[in-house]
Amino acid sequence: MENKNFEEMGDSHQMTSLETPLRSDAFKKSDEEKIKAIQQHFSKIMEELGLDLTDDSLKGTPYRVAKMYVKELFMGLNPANKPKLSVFDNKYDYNKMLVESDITFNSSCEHHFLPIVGKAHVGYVSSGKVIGLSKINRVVDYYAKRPQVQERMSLQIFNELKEVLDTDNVIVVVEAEHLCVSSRGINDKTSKTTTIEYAGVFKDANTRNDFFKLMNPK
Ligand SMILES: Nc1nc2c(ncn2[C@@H]2O[C@H](COP(=O)(O)OP(=O)(O)OP(=O)(O)O)[C@@H](O)[C@H]2O)c(=O)[nH]1
Ligand SMILES: [Zn+2]
Repeated sequence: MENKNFEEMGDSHQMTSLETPLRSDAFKKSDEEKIKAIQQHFSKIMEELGLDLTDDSLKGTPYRVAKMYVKELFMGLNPANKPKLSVFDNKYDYNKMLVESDITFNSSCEHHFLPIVGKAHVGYVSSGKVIGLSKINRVVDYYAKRPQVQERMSLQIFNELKEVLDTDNVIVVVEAEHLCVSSRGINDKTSKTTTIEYAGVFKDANTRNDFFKLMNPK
């Protein structure tokens, strides 16, 4: 993928701390070439672990893992997979808050390559544009499908929505369980991680509280 396309798709190629660190040759190989190479590397990992790759059940695993990485878990690394985000004019002049809550996502921790599972909650107040609801979920899914840290994922979603909606009036809350915390290491099954970013009208504490009530109406 050339830088031009990368830029057009809104995920600027300039290296800032907000971007997923990518090599400059990240898109030189096709998906199929990547799957083939990862398959070979993963076979080696399995062999080093002492596994017998002639076993019926294991022999397809290197290919399965490689395909899963490229086409599923890490598909959001490739800007070609960025969802088309339809926005419309706010003809009906709905000028209060819209809240899309409990957006489930599956991501992967970039430190351990273990799952991060959680929910994102998004609110915005239109400055003239509205977005198709499912596109909010698709933005979350796209940025989740990368090796991630939760802070960066939250900010990437926030920035994308601000840009596409052409407004500062956006708030993003992400709540997640990190399997690297719950299923290994410290093995804490109950802690969760919450991140929040907001701008525009959500700088006002009352507006934020309205969002929290709508996000969690119990
Ligand atoms: N800030 C942040 N940290 C994360 C996230 N996901 C995982 N981590 C942490 O990244 C850290 C990596 O620490 P290291 O000491 O290098 O790794 P480790 O030896 O496996 O650490 P333990 O998990 O404590 O066993 C751990 O504390 C993880 O909990 C995330 O989304 N955000
Ligand atoms: Zn981790």
